[in-house]
Amino acid sequence: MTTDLAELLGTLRAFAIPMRTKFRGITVREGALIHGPAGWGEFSPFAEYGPAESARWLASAIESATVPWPAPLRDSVPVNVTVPAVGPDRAYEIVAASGCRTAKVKVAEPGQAEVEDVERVEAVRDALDATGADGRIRVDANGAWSVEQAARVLRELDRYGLEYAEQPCATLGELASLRRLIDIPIAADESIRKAEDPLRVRAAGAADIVMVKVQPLGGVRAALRVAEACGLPVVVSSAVDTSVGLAAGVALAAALPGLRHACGLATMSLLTGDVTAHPLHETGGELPVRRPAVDEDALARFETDPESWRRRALAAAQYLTDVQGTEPVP
Ligand SMILES: O=C(O)CCC(=O)c1ccccc1C(=O)O
Ligand SMILES: [Mg+2]
Repeated sequence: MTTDLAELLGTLRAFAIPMRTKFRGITVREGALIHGPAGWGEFSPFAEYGPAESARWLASAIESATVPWPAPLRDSVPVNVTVPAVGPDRAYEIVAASGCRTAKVKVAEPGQAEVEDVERVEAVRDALDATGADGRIRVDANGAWSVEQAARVLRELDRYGLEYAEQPCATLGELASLRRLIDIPIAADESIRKAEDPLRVRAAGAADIVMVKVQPLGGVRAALRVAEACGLPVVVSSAVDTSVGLAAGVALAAALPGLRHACGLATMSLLTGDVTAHPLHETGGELPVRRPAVDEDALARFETDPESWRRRALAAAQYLTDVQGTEPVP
């Protein structure tokens, strides 16, 4: 690596962008941006992630800032609209306002009743059907269900037609048991955070599809290698990034030889703003393959003190040599 870490961290800018709806327990999305010869990179590990886990997120930001991404094979990528754990009226509005023909619906939210999931999914099906019969619904339980509960609730939700269920249960063993019980395809998300995880998922017979996220896997190239090695269809999704991080997800989706499913990259609409002047917003169910630069005026609305993020990045950097497939930083 030719750009040194101190130099990169000298460019670090921090942001805090309020979310439109609480998502994954978060109401403000915080993170940092670094700039290098190849452009901007996003480093936004969630608050509870320690240095070891954050190292892959940092590797991803460093890759974005220092090396060009692989050549794109397409100029746009299909995306799903993301429906947080909101009430049915709001869920209908979110889907109706989007141009997406695939909706990803959050279910099994802590503190909510099963009937709320059923009503939300029903409203999403109504919203999709209002504009055509080709709408697809995927649900994401973030590992919250037991095998029995997952089998029961998913059979009920499948009345509205499910494309797949994302991380219905927490462990590989549970996913594999559930997969033998139901016909609905299963996607692994939280089960995939390290390069070797997809191979474990496959070996355990735990999923039909794998979710691939650029920052948790350590960059576009690392995620591409994971997708290739795994041999299962992949869905590229975001970690609710700014357009800087989303662009890396788009670059991955654009470089994949086969892209059978809509990506979970239409998350700009979950945030109240962005750090670029031309955010990667979905239109007509697609995102363009492009890379917006940080805009000083846009960033100014959300900028926060970078010191704590610089410290987090430095602590994460200590673990970089352990990250598989990542160059040690000199
Ligand atoms: O896939 C999408 O549509 C949006 C991304 C998303 O849901 C997500 C974003 C950040 C953290 C976790 C998740 C998740 O899939 O559970
Ligand atoms: Mg998920």
